[in-house]
Amino acid sequence: MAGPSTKSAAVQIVRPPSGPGPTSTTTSTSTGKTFDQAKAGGGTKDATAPGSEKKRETPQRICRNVMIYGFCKFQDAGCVYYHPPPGTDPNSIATPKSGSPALTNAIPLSKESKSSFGLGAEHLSAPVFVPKTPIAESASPRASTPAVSTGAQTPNWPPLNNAGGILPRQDVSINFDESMLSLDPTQSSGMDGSMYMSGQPLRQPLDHHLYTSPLPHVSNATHHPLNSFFIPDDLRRIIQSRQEAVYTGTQSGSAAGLPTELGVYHSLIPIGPAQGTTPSKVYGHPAPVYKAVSSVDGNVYCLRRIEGFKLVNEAAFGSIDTWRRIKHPNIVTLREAFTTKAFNDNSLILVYDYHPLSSTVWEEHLSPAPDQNGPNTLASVAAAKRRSGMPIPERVVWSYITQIANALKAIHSSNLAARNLDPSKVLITGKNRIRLNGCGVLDVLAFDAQNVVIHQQEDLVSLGKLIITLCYEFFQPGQHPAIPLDHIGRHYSPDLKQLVIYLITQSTHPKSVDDVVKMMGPRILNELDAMQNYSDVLENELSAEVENGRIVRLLTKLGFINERAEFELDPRWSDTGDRYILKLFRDYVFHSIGVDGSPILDLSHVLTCLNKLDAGLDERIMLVSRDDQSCLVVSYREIKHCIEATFNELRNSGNPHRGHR
Ligand SMILES: Nc1ncnc2c1ncn2[C@@H]1O[C@H](COP(=O)(O)OP(=O)(O)OP(=O)(O)O)[C@@H](O)[C@H]1O
Repeated sequence: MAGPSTKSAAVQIVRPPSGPGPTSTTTSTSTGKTFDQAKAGGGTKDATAPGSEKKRETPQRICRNVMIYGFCKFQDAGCVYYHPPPGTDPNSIATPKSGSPALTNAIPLSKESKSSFGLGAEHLSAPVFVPKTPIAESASPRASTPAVSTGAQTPNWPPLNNAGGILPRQDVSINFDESMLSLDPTQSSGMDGSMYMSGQPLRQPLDHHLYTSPLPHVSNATHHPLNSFFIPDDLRRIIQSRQEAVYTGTQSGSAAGLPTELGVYHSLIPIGPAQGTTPSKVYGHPAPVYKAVSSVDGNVYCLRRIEGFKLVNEAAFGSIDTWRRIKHPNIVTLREAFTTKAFNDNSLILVYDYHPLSSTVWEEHLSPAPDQNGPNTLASVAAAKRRSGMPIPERVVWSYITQIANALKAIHSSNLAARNLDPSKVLITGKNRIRLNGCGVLDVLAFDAQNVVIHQQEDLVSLGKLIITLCYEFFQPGQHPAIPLDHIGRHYSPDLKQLVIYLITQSTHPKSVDDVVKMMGPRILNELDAMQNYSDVLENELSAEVENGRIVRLLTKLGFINERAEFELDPRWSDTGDRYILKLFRDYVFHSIGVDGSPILDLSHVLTCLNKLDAGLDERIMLVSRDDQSCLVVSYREIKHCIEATFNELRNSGNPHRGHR
């Protein structure tokens, strides 16, 4: 319910002795008693702890105090002094320096203070301190950049090689990491592994959400480009350009001359070079390719149209079901096939998965010249490569062979044959990542269910010819293989030559793809290595991004709460109670300013704070009101609790029966 009291957060707020500004609250979670109420805007008379008002007025020369780590920090006429809290032997405590870890871990909380997340109400009578000093001294998030930042004062953090490990919880001592408050680009911003380190042993049970990958080891966004926080440029560019390519052109419907709708597909756009009515080298019919959007699932598919095909035997579609069931990483998946007259002729349509910005082995390695009319794909780059006269490296050839053999194994095992193993029907969908394309077309076009075994043998011969084509670019269909084999023997390994000879030579015994796999031997392991390495790289990138969703959820909740104009008829709802803490926290994270008054736009600071908040660390931070009149020392755990409680309040508004989560 809306109300002015900070009912849940265990905070120590030291209020100014008099005058306007936010009033202060000290709430003990152990007792649940509220001595004072935090109210933003000032001017509201607050109920204070009995007797505390009088005591607070005593040290007139010192304005305010902030109690952290069990130290009182005094400022008088611009000088800052430290002294231990009452009852502590001053000699037993070394004078802490700004930013020193000794300060951080110097004095564990007493039992009493631990139970209440900090200091008790009796500390309200402590002298008052004005946090006018720079951040490193005052630890104020809204103070200016620390004036002192020397190597000697840099905390001696544990080695970074442990970064990304488990976040130790810090519930034994107050662990206020001053370096985290530093907004000076020259200082550590805590984006290194230090934010996870407290020199304490690991605790059980483990919190799985704390197993985040190492945060970017950058100190400040002004020194490092923002994109260094995110996935590498190359990878991002590839993914983004693919995503863009998927729907490019489909917004304006089908291209001119193409049907508006074709069954459940619409927005047909031709892909690949303009083909006109030129028959396909492989199919003997014109076989243009379109991308189209399915109105069933909204996805984009690749439609291959075989022009001028009239189905005479329905059994020709028999193998389509088997092809549809084959889901293989090296085969372009066939979704469905049908005939249509929508193009004003008899056409056969086969629907495949669409792989944006893909190319073919022909375009990549064998195309004689760049296709000026084609779209801006890998083909133009490929043609340039080819013109440079570079032979295809052997490892690439083996990679292709391995993947094709893998695809053939799956196809032959399903009692099918590829039948179109041609460089133009081997799709390159990524770096050295290939997929057999156009599968099933010839099963319908040249229906011949009786001779699958023969077609499988032909597949192996086609593979041999494909390898020759890749290794010897002047190979012509029908040419005697002696010269190409000689070329391969001179430029590639004997293993490769042996394999080609096996594939293209006629044999009395039927050949099998299993024999091909055996002949490849350890080369397959190279491919396995490459795939796993790549998978590691991607997984690494994914692990760095995986927590983004948590941060967005957190920001969304804060957005729902911060600056809400009114809730349950209370126009000051978002400025009072727990919401006031969240408001100050928002200021702490986003609205810090530098010495010159310019806004500090330190992404590492924001990410650090939000990650700590999400993890609910016991680490404490000091929140300062906008008029610098009051301070709250509050832990991330308490702030997190405030967010959850307040968000639940919003969710359950007007629905008393709705359960809290
Ligand atoms: N499933 C698919 N996803 C994305 N692009 C594809 C897909 N299938 C084919 N393409 C693209 O369509 C273009 C044309 O492919 P196609 O198989 O027709 O090659 P082609 O060289 O024109 O062969 P053909 O001589 O048989 O017509 C190629 O650039 C290819 O990258």
